[in-house]
Amino acid sequence: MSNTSPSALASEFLRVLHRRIGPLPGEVTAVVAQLMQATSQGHVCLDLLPRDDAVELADQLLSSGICGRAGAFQPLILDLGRLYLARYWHYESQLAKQLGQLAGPPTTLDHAPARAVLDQLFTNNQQQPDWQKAAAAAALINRLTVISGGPGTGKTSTVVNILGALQALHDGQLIIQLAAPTGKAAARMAEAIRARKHQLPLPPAIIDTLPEQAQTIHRLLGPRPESIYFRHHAGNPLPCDVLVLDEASMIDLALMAKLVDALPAHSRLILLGDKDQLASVEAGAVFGDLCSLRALDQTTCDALAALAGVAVPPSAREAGPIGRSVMLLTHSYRFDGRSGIGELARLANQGEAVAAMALLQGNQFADIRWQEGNMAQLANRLETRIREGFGPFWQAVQTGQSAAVVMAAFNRFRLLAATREGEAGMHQLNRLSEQVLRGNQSPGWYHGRPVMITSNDYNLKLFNGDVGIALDSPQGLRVWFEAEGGLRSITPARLPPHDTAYCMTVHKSQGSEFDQIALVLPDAPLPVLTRNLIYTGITRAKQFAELWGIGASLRAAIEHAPTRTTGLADRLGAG
Ligand SMILES: Nc1ncnc2c1ncn2[C@@H]1O[C@H](COP(=O)(O)OP(=O)(O)OP(=O)(O)O)[C@@H](O)[C@H]1O
Repeated sequence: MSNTSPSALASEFLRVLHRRIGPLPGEVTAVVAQLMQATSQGHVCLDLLPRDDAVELADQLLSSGICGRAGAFQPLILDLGRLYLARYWHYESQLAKQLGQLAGPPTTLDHAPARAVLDQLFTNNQQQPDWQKAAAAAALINRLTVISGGPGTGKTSTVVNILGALQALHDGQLIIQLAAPTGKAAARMAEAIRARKHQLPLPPAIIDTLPEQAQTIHRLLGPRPESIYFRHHAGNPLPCDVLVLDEASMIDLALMAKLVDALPAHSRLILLGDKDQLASVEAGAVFGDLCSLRALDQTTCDALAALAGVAVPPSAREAGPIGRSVMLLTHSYRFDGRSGIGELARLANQGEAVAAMALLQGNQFADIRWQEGNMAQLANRLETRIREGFGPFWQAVQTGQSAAVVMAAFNRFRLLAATREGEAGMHQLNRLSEQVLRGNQSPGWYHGRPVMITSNDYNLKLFNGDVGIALDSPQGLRVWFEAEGGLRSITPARLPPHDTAYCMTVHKSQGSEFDQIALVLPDAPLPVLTRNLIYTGITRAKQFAELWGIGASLRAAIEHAPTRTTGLADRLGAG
């Protein structure tokens, strides 16, 4: 979202319209301001249907000279009872059309070898039904596959098997591209695939064709300087037979539309993500919208049974082409029944605020902890926790360990905040961490300073969300970043915009995991405190998750589950 406030954007937009066509009726001006406000909060459009004055308002909009029906060349579009900025209407309708085509008729598949390779790859799943194998079968049958699952449900393992199966069935000839919204998420996916592919029971010649690199979506599409357009689009499609997108819940409408537009007509698309995580920062909720359509019909269940030998039940509701492409993985291999993190995440996700609170206060799990109090009450304890949590990292920094050792130590613990500003915000917690670790030494650059990049720099190949650590060297301070297959360093002066990174917002933590996290909640129940934020924060921890704050804030957050207004599910459901 832009840094300009929604009201400033709305006034600017209205001023331009006013200059173009003269004064607008008061109702139209008011609804445009509401639309601007809504899009700044991540909604794609404004739903007019529930309003009492929906019919009159639609008439006023359509006769105002600034709003047209679907496809009109106007700044605003009224379609399916929703009001859109033309740009978003265009992205949404184009994406719906192209996803509809992707989800169209199944591919031609030679069943016997497909069955054989699936049996070879999925041998040891104890879960019944084996949704991983069913998801893989769906990915062999369809060109669009959407796989959603929480942490440790086997999304990555399943996709490696899928890629192995596809290459085995195509003699290793497929061009596979791997991408993710952030550099960190791309690096994690590539690392997981590198680690797993050699364990596949497939001939080495096939395994060798599985990719070892993943890139950010921006880099895949080929950014053009000073332009919102990319090098790859429908007129210049990506060289790609299979595209796998990880952390797909973070991808906003505009970027997803551009990405799908750049796919060649024959290509497969596999989206991986966790539908319960926070939606994208920019407008849209594409992954969530797709998952909301999930429904398997009898024909699909029969096809999955025939191909994978997996008996999955048909859904009670009617299944459309998209719904048949959505597979949910529900069993976490990381967080089993004995895991407090898994249980807390489940309760938060289901909106069970009271039970989640009781679980945290009950101390029955060693991997979750609740630190109750307002910021003033928590200050001393938080300082102790910071000293302890970053202890191994700071020790590694001060004893002059290598960048790799320091980086690994840093990834063991992270503070998470709901907001950037405020007493429990990211900046304040970073200041506190620096004070705890360094005393009153002057701020700025220093040996051991961790930073997170906040905007993409294509020349330096540094991307929004990349984390680096400054370390002294004979040439002065260098900031070390993880890079494909190793580490690289850059002088601080060359870095694109960045923040100190002892603490990051939950939004920015998506796509990353840490051994331990401490999520600090603000005292006031702000609108950004939502169920998805709590769930996303908790599930960044692999071993230990700790929540700090007042009970009322946590309960309010778990009960607050706002949805985004978009027309995508309706368009796709109707298709
Ligand atoms: N069917 C299975 N049987 C046993 N272990 C499994 C199975 N599937 C996955 N695992 C194990 O569970 C762990 C998590 O799997 P994986 O990394 O594929 O999950 P994920 O959903 O991609 O997780 P995340 O994205 O949160 O890292 C791995 O150690 C993996 O080996």
